[in-house]
Amino acid sequence: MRHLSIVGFGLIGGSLAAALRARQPDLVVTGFARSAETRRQALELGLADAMPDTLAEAIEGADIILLATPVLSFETVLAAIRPHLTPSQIITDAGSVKGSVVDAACRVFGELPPRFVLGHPIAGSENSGVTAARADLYQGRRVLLTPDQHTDPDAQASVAQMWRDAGAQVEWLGVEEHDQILAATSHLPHLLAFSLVDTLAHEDRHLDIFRYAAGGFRDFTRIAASDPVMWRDIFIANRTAMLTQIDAFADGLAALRAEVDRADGRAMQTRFARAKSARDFFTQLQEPQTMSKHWQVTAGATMQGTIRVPGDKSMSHRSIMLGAIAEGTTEVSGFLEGEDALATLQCFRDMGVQIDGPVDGRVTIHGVGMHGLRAPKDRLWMGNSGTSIRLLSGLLAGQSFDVTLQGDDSLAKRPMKRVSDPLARMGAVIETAEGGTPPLTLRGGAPLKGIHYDMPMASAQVKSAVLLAGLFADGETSVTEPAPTRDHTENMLNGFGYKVERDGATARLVGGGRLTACDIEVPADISSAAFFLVAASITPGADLTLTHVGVNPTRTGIIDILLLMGANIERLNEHTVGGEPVADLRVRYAPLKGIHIPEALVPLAIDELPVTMIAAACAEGDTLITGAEELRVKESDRIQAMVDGLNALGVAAEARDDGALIPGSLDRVFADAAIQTHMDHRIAMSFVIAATRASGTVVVRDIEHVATSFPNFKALCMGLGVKLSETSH
Ligand SMILES: O=C(O)C1=C[C@@H](OP(=O)(O)O)[C@@H](O)[C@H](O)C1
Ligand SMILES: C=C(OP(=O)(O)O)C(=O)O
Repeated sequence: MRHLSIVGFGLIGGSLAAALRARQPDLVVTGFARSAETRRQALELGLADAMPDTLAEAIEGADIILLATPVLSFETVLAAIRPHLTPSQIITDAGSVKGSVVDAACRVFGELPPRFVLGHPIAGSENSGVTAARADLYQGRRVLLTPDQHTDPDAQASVAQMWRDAGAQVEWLGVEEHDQILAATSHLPHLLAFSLVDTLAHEDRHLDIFRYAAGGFRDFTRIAASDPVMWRDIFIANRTAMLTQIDAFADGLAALRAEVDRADGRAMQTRFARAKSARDFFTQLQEPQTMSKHWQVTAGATMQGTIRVPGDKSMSHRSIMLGAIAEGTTEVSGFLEGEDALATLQCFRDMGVQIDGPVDGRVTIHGVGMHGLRAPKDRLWMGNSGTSIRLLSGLLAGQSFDVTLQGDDSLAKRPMKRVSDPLARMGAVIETAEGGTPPLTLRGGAPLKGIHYDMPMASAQVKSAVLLAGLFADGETSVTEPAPTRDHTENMLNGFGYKVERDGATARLVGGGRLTACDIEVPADISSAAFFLVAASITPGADLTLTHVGVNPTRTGIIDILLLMGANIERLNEHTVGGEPVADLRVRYAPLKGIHIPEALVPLAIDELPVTMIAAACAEGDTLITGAEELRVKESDRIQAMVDGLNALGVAAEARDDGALIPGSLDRVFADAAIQTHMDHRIAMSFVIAATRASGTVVVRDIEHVATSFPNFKALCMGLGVKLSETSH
């Protein structure tokens, strides 16, 4: 694009001009504004080259024309520019409602012109007018395009490129879907803010009310300072969807009013806890992935003291899944409040299960029984979590309803045929994306039959998916694993009174039984503890105790590997909690030596191998990892990601198809570098630990995924003397 014309030069149009001109100084921008003052300001601020008096002149010669006036004026604007348009010109808009724009265009042109690409930047602000324009308004924000099947693909591509050049992330949506979603997420909140402020402004004591109004009021009503004309137009243009949302809100408010009236604290707390956890969970979806955070970690750490890492991720997922289909109320403590486990929790809420919490790791699940799940209203969101999508594909394969399981960009690359193949053999109807990746759509009502499955890879997720489907299948389902993998599904099913038998490498159950609610205490996650087992082992002077760690023998590969390397780890206070062994682990610095990691330990330490590679780089001699090809299909290709990161830190590590060769040195000082983490929490945390042995500062990029499994990793690191700070560059 060489020439952009902006009709309506306010915050939205002005910010686009500012962003594009910063990147492309020779871009010609012309504009139109009704007020002479705005025309003058746009020129003075250097946002436009010309602000002619007529629309015809303002659009002349433009490649793209952006309509950025209030939505109800579009029809008048389109009618005015129509006689002057040339066939190659592209029109787009920035309206918050799309259906009404289609209608306006049809009235003016008889149809939606193929070169009219409907768009909506989700980047407003309560500030308005050209003087509020900012070159970074669209940085990392979403722009939604809502073309139809007749929209010209070239025109779409040009508009998408324009927004990307302004720093935005472009996504596509249907017109109706857009209007319904925006009614709920943007239009209703604005309406409520206007209404609340207006109501309070009429109260007798409104001066006092506003004088003493504190943070909550200010946060809630910030958007009531938005442009009244623009919002008047939006509420009218999106009237139908708005009314649906207002009614739904009014019902919720009436229910809450009744709870206040009855002083029903329990009901309110349940409602608020549900709202809080939904907000915590969904906030991470709101920020496009371009809003990355990075950590700068400077060498040195003490690694002394006593800490407890958060609850076990594998058990947290399973506690929700089994609690939901059990009869009765399951109380969970020690639940991991990380994004992955919260994704599982939200899925079951979406399927109608009442779940209270989590509050300080306590969750109460009101089980609905084997056949009580309800069809979710939308796709289920799995976030970054392979465990959620694979286990749920098994659990949901035998339901009566259709359901689609979808996750983030990292999950979208992970192989799902490993579960869809055996489930299809059981009779499930499952569609995957091309290449056997998510989203997965499960068709309801398919009768399942038990099978015997010889697993081709050592995967607890595949084993669990087949066993969970087996609960709903006719007859016996059995799975034989090529090597032992974590057995929490089997243990927990037994805890819920559902018999799973173990016979060597084979686990079996018979479908059609029932689960009875029970209490579950989730121990601390050994996979999270692993970062500190390694950190203390490579930090001279370290003496660290990790309390209440789950030491189920199918998970303790990391302890065995580190002991073989010469680590000083003691198990203290060993006991059993709810059928799972736990212990305190005391770890002190010890000079490590390189080893060939026994392949039998690989599946028992699969998530801990990335940080093991950091230990290896600090050990005397070479460490060889083989038989670990599964690492290539985790949240990232963990073999490549670790080898690349180690190379950047100055370690001549080599990737192998099924592992890596890592040269070690007891005096290792890592070089300063910036590390790519590929949206993978374990890669990120491994390199934070490595950075404590760097010569200066290591930048660990895109750190936010740490929250999937270890939300307080940063706080615990800082408590152990790790020097880190956040940066967005
Ligand atoms: O069942 C589970 O809870 C898990 C199994 C493992 O995956 P695979 O089954 O793919 O090895 C592991 O990597 C994952 O973090 C959790
Ligand atoms: C592989 C992992 O998790 P998931 O498969 O659940 O995404 C992990 O936590 O390291």
